[in-house]
Amino acid sequence: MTFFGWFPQRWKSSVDVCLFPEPVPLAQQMASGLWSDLKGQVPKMKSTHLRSLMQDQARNDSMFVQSGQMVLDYCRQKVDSETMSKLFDLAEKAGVEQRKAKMFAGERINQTEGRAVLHPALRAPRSASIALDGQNVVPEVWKVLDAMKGFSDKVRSGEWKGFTGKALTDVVCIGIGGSYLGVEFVYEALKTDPEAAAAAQGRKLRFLANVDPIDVQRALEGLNAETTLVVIISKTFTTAETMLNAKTVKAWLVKELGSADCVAKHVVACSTALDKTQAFGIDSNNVFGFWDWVGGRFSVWSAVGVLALSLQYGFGIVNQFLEGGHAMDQHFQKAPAKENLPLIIGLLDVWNCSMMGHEGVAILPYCQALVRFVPHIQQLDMESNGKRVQMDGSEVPVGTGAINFGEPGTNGQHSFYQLMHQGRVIPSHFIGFAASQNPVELPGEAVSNHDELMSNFFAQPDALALGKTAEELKADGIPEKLIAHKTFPGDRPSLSLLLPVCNAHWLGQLLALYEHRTAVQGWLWDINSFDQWGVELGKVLAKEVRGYLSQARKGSADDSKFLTPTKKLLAKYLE
Ligand SMILES: O=P(O)(O)OC[C@H]1O[C@H](O)[C@H](O)[C@@H](O)[C@@H]1O
Repeated sequence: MTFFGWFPQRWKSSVDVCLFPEPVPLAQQMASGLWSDLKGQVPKMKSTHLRSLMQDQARNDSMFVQSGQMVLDYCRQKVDSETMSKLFDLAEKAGVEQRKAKMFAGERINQTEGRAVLHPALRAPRSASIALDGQNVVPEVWKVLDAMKGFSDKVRSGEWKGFTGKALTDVVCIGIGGSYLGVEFVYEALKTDPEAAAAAQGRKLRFLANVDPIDVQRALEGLNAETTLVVIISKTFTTAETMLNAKTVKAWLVKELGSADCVAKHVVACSTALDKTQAFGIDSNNVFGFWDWVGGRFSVWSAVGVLALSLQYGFGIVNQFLEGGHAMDQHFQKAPAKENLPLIIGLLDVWNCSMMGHEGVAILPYCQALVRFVPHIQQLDMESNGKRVQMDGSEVPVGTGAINFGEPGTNGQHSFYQLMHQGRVIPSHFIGFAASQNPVELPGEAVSNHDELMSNFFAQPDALALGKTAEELKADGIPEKLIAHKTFPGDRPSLSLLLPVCNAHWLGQLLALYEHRTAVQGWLWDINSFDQWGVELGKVLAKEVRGYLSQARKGSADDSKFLTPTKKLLAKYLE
């Protein structure tokens, strides 16, 4: 079956895409009263406590959605059926279906960079057909996947040897942002998965991202150059941090191994800029490519993630991750709106951010393996949706881009949950798994260790939603002077996602779910979620400072282009 085998025939080409009505630009939506209609829901929802909303069992049932073995429960959101129906209307008017179809059809929806957004093609089965400018990109994708399988098999089996003839057991990945965060998230998440852990026996994977030289020391600590493979990961192969770190580690290899010829055996690259990898001295046979239609923050499914993860865990496990991502793509495309998890979560996040005025969203995985999930989602969501103008350049008339933050539970409960319970209202995503990667059951304990963890996963959303009233505290015999301090207002929205187990397949599903949630939000706001011009200005100014420091370290330099406070601080630094 082709990738589009299940896909409605009418969405198959960009011409057919035109069968959908054009999405209505946000400003027009505002004028047409759709958002104000939704805004009209706000006073009602603000004045109705979740305690009341949750008394309606039919409402709660309608907000318990299942996709295969993944469950989304959003009855603890400050919405009723009328609000939800207006949100689904909004999705329709904003053209979410049409924009989604354009993305999957390879249209250049990243308009400011003139690029398609085809990361789903990276996880499509070999037999799929996804066209960009009339060319099926899937065979190209699988050509690189096959090459990475071949290379990682050789390294893992010891057939590929280092400069001194030893097998390469350790890998250092050098990359930053999208060329780092997703890879580290998946690496960490699989480290304790039994199948992946067995496959990684005797191997090490390290990351070097920060240009801070301390990170070099940490990444190389205890490594032997003779057994170390360096993977330089950079889409553009121009990122200042990555280039300097790559040169630093190359110098370490050459020093340790005594010859510049070691590079051919110890350095490989993942990039779209093959001319630049060659200029760096990397043999083009050791470069694994990808394409400009893969955004950095969506690139873990490409060579960016697949190579390093295959070296550590073997290609078979990484393929399960790809298949999980593809399963979520299918769900996102096929499932009706009311059962469509990325759509619902995107709508709820927009409702909370743009209508209810909550500026943050807490992402709370009850799974220590997801320790690097939130940093990855921060880049994915905040770099995508931290935008101030719409596609046509006009200012977005509503608040966009929430501050995504979080920590695994239960650690976060002993840290910032105080603020969530009695301080600010922060809509939250609770993420849990039915089974643990490491089941532990102690004789004499009331529950298994995983059930202990999950008791908190189930309790916290109710504590946030229901709170505890002064009357209840009085009935518990709490002294009068403590009642105010111990009162929990409740009425704090959350949603809960329950998955079977944290393995490669479900990690793929979870990450693709969050990618599509991000896209849905951007489509509702009519912003471009796929560019990132906001990261440029700081880079340009850093270049000026770099030039100044270089001169200043040699003697004197002209600081006249800097602000007076900046000059003062620079002078102090150079003292
Ligand atoms: O992969 P690279 O070209 O080295 O880019 C690494 C990162 O740096 C950029 O500044 C962007 O903010 C990120 O989206 C990107 O992932």
